[in-house]
Amino acid sequence: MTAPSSSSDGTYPSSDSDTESSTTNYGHYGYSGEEPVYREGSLTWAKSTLKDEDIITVTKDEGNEYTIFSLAPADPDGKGRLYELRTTFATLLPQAFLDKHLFTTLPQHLLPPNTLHVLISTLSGTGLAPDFFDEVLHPLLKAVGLADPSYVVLRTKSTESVKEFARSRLLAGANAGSEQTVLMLSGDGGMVDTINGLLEEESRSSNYVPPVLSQLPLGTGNALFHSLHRPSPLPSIYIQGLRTLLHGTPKPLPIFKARFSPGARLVTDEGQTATALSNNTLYGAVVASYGLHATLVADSDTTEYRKHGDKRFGLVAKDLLFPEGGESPHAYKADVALVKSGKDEVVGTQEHGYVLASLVSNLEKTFAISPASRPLDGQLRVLQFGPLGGEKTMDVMKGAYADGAHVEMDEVGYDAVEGLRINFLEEGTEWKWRRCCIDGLIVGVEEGGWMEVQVVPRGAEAVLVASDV
Ligand SMILES: Nc1ncnc2c1ncn2[C@@H]1O[C@H](COP(=O)(O)OP(=O)(O)OP(=O)(O)O)[C@@H](O)[C@H]1O
Repeated sequence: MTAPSSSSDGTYPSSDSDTESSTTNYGHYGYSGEEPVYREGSLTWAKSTLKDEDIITVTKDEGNEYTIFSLAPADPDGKGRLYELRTTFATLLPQAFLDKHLFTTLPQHLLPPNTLHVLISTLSGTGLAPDFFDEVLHPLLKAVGLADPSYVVLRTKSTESVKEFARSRLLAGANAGSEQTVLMLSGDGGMVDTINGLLEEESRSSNYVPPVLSQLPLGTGNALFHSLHRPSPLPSIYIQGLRTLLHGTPKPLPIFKARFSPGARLVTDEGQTATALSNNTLYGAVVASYGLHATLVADSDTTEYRKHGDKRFGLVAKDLLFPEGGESPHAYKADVALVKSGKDEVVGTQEHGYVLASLVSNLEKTFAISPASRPLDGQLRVLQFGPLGGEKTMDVMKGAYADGAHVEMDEVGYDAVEGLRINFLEEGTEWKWRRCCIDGLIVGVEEGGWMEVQVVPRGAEAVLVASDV
């Protein structure tokens, strides 16, 4: 009998490629007596081991040959390669291993009559999405029966690409009652652009069928993905995303509506471009914020800072919390009200450090800003605190990194709400201290302007999201 096959000495060969990813083919196992053993979550044969946590799936071809698709174990230092597809061939595998990993059938939303799109956000995160498609997703789709003609690939060319796709092709299909699924190789930005493209014209027909989005987390923060998969026992977000793609179930994605005063503008292009918002409205699925968080996201969204991945937030935070000359961080001036049981509950100060309404638990994998939030619970929660000074603000942030311990701190307000209203009191024509963040998008508000956030009622969601819960 033959078992899995790998390189001749049975160990993982190292690649001499200097790119961050590559595909490694392990060839064939050819010797008898090499039957693999599956014990305590590891498949072991000869000198090689494959851990459950590194396996995407196992396919079986017509000749009864198995192919194990895995990613190379995550680099513990977080340096070097982030992913590397490995294929291992076998003719005999332990039943317990097959019970756990054998691919049987595609979920309904990846089968006809669904129209299938693959959206590659070329500049998301540190720019890995195109390579991830070529080296990991493309071969995997083929192996599970989705050959090239089964789907249409869209590669973004500008900041407008995702929105244009959503407001034209995707919306037309949804309004015509077509079932559509989009594999999103993007971060939160791709998701929020899709939602806004679908909703901005408010032209949903009575036949509207919400498209299904299945996210492969290739952005910087990937807040939505981490929150949907919290807690995930898998070390690799790529394995997690691929398994959800193959086995997940579509569920309505809760969203909020943020309305702004008429002078508000979407600020893009490192602050160089200001565009009016359609109906003065943006939709989001993650956060609406004002204060430190919004300023941090805005100031770190430059080509230069993006090279640092999620470290970019920390780099800018230092400058904002400990300004040159030893000054205190900015105190953001606004009237803030939380909407509870239909009534406004005014926050008793007009100076703020941080005001953030969230539909999700995590803004990054380990940054649990709203620890009470559960995947897809649809509950908006507001976290807010005053201008605490650099050191104290750092303590609060550290609490968020310590599983959300910050919500127990006396200085921090944390409430389940129906909505949030902010009337900006900052003076001056520049909107530097009147910027808001909606899922990573930045909105500058005019002097005397306002923002109002409320949850979109259940049943009116724009999209479904593939989920493993
Ligand atoms: N080819 C392109 N040219 C210009 N802008 C692009 C291009 N492709 C993508 N973008 C923009 O880059 C941004 C990437 O957003 P995305 O959310 O996918 O990644 P991210 O911001 O790194 O991650 P996250 O939002 O999870 O922190 C989006 O605003 C998108 O419109």
